[in-house]
Amino acid sequence: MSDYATYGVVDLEDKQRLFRLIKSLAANKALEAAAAQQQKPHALIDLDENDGDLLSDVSPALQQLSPLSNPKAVPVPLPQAQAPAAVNDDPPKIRVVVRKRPISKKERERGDDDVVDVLNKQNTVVVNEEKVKVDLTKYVERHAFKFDEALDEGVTNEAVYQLTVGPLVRTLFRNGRASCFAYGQTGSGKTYTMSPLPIRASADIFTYMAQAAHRDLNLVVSCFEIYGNKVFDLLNQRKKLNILEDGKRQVVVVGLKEFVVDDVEGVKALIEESAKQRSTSATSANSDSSRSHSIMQFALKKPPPAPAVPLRRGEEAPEPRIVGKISFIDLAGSERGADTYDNNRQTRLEGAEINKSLLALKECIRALDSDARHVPFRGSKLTAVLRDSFVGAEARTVMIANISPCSTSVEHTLNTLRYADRVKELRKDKADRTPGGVTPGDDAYYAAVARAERPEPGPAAPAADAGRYVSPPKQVHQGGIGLGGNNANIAAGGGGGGAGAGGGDDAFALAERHDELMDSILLEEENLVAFHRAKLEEDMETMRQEMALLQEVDKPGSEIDSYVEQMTQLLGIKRQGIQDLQAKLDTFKAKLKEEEMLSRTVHKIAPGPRR
Ligand SMILES: Nc1ncnc2c1ncn2[C@@H]1O[C@H](COP(=O)(O)OP(=O)(O)OP(=O)(O)O)[C@@H](O)[C@H]1O
Repeated sequence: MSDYATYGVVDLEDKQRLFRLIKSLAANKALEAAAAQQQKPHALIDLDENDGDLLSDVSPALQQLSPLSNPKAVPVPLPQAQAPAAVNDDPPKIRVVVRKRPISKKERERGDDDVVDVLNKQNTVVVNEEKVKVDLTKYVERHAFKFDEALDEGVTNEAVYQLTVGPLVRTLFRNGRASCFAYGQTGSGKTYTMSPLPIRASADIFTYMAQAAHRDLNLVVSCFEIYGNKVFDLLNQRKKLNILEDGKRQVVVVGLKEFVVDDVEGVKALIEESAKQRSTSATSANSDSSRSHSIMQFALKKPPPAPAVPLRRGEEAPEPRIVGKISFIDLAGSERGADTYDNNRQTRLEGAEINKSLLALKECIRALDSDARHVPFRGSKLTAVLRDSFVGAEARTVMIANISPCSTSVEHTLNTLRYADRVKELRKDKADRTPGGVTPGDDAYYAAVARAERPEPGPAAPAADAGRYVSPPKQVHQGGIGLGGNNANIAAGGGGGGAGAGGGDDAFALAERHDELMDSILLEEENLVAFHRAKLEEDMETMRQEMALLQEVDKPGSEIDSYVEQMTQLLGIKRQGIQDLQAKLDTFKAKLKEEEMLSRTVHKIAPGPRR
């Protein structure tokens, strides 16, 4: 007896998509045979009662496509965007959303395949990684990841807003702090996703601000970029800015230009200006936007009440109070963090900084998620400037992981999904994942996490995957992919193999040393420049004293002994200054040299960057 379940597929892309899903779930020859029919204009897939288990595996995937009574008549639509989420009064602390971009015509023409399936209803992303066995037969390894939302290429920017930032806007009016990050490799759609969000959010913000309770608030907009470990104002001709901690241990970006904006058009104009500043730069060295993090901030500020009595001279007017704040962060291309062994030193340093900031960001979000008392925001400049977004009961974070559908990007896509997965994994099984028996939130915990994330020295791994987090080998043909399962089981990956060919403890130690050096160089670079600046100010003071001395010595009856003595002192100060600066410069140069040598040595044998 046959009890048929029939699905109609007319559009070729839909059909290929369906077959890939079915193929990836099938343990049954009949379905494999049906899949082979995909050359036909439409396909009927017959499932009978003997396919009981299979059907239960396949049906969630099939539910993505509407069953048709007459399959030949109507094309089956692609899965649509989910309905916008209702405004949630208390959005979750962390929300991790994945968005797949469409494959472009150009990518199709060059033979690239779409290897990513989004199962909207299960909020699951399935990456079909093509692999080749030792005997050269091809097979597909599948990786499934479940997130708070998985958005396919059909999802609009408006739907993305409703599922991410939209629910956070209301919280800004009750002292909320929010941040929304776009993470992903270059070209995965971060800017496409991120740039409409502030505009759309501002429309909602202005609607709230029109209400009587909020009429006294101002929307204040600023925008800056973190490039390497320097901060530049994107709304003030890319002026370099300094970061300082004020008396209340608040991190402030000194001199950042802020604009009070009255309407959405004003916000749009500032976004356009910042995008222009980001793409045109003073030096060609920093023209690549994918190597920098751009941060747009909205602060809702309440002006202070008018003083009852006029301010006295020298008395400072009270500052406006920040009621709510949201940051939109378009992160540097995640693959740039892997540039730590590039030929060019500048690229290596920038890569190290990007890697460091993305790691620190992940740790901060995890700390926020686990209500840790200690948030390691000092781990990088990026997290330092976003400190006030991470701290406090009202802090909310949305991470949008952008992925490309292309087969040629599969490794980066998997890295992005693993990163996003780890951002939120503590929520699933805090107890199980606590490394080394220490409690989330203390320093030992973070040290343990950092160690746990580092691949252990181990047997040689294939060169291409050396040190990367690769999925553990798994059964791919039997029993489906366990869509409801824990991502960690499927894809989070354990230590991916440690040092590659010729690796082992030595290679691992070298890579550790290289990491340390990179950290120290990034820090020392800032110290060196600050020291130089301070010395220059000292020199100018010495010069002023010298000039005064010269004027004095030219006067009739001046005492030459006093001139000689003071001049000797001044020369001593100058000499000491030069020696100190030279010593710092030599130490720094030695580190650069050591790093240069290490990067060449480690290049082939050591693990890649930590993720
Ligand atoms: N969801 C989408 N729908 C349609 N086109 C998209 C989508 N996402 C991205 N694109 C297109 O893909 C291309 C790359 O996107 P985008 O520039 O946003 O990537 P990116 O991750 O910001 O890259 P980079 O880090 O280099 O700045 C652009 O042409 C963009 O228009």
